[in-house]
Amino acid sequence: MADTFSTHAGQDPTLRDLLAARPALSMHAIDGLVFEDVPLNAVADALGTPTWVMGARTLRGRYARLSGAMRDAGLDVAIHFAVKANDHLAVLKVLGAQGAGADVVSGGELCRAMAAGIPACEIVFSGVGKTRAEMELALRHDIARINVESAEELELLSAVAVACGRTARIALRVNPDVDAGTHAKITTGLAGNKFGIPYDRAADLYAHAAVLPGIHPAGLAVHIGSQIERMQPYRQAYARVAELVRVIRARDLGVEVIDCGGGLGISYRHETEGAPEALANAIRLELGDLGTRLEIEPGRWLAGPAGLLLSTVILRKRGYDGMPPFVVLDAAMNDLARPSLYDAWHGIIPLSPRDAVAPAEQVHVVGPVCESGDTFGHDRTLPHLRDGSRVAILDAGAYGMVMSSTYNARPMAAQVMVDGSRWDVIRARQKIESLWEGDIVPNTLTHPAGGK
Ligand SMILES: Cc1ncc(COP(=O)(O)O)c(C=O)c1O
Ligand SMILES: N[C@@H](CCCC[NH3+])C(=O)O
Repeated sequence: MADTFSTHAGQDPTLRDLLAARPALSMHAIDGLVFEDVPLNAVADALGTPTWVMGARTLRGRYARLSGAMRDAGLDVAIHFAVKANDHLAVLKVLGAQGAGADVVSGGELCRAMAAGIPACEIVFSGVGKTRAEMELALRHDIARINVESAEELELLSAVAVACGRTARIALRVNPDVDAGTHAKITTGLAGNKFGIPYDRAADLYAHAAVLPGIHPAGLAVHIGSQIERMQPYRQAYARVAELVRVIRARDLGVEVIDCGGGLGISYRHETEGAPEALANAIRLELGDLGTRLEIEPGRWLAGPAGLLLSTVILRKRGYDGMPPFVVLDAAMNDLARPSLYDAWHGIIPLSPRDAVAPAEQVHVVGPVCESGDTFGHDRTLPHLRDGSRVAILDAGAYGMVMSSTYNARPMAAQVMVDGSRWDVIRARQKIESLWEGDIVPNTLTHPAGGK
């Protein structure tokens, strides 16, 4: 694993390196940092910070590169965007218009995908713990498929399908026991992980599925983890799936579809971005001659580099003598949780051209939340930032806003979508009063016994 998740190892890429690797971003002498064709200071002037920004043109470009790579490899691969990475309707609309279907992991995501206009026949439902209600929802809407992750879930789904008078098209998600070489918290294909069906039991379970009422076994699915940088784990996992297809077919059972999962990594720091061409090649080599429909479910690769988080320095705080100062931002772990959850490294770039050329210094970049883990970077080498300086925290389009919370009673940040030179607010900043809108104070507390 490279150093995505380490805030300590190696030298930070320079501002110039960060910009060179991100064609959608550029630094202009007057406008400062520009995303697509929108000066980010204009967004921050209008809405304040913290504010999320998604780039529609960038999303389209990434989708086109991914689908082009599959086509160029001679593959007809359906792309189902992993909605968990970014579930905003505008993001789903942009990708849906390019032809993306959806991979969902809850009834909520299923409804979001449909609300964004993604047809049910392009939606696949994955996840280790679907409730009866979620199964019913999926069956009633006749979605493309449910990926089943255990024998227990298969029995439950059969009962629910029979009760609804429907047939569930399913794939069995196998756990191939392959190390994806990623962070322990986001690896999903190892024997000890909760995901998927143990490989050795999958063929028998497939045969069982074929005789269960209300179930049509349509194929197999595999997803070994997220932020995967090397192709070798994919090759290993796909080779195991191909072997399973042969075993199942030898039992005279049909396998119509293989869901190859997501997981392709991006470059946050020094990593080499996962190349769609290499993934296409891995799929072609291992699964290309089985005559099945092929699908992938990327999230991070499509959305990650298409988003960023704008923030302002509240103040600089001097630390102990001889230690770096703290740069306290108005964004925090409740907005972007990845650094505190996984020690993830995100590039930080000043918005102002003047700040961008200030002398470099070592700082700790932190948020105002009451946790020492509320840190965007330890010992970061950044141009000197002043009180009131604005920054963009990069590559935050996947697993960013979707993972935010209102911890410390911090309202959810505003969201904007840029598209070339135009920009629109796609979610207003949450109003403070709405933080307690759902709270119900029992009457007895409002009118204590004996009171009025
Ligand atoms: C079943 C499944 N599919 C797709 C994804 C998307 O992963 P990524 O965003 O790494 O492409 C995930 C998340 O790891 C997942 O659990
Ligand atoms: N939330 C993780 C990715 C989880 C992938 C979902 N299975 C991250 O930010 O890196």
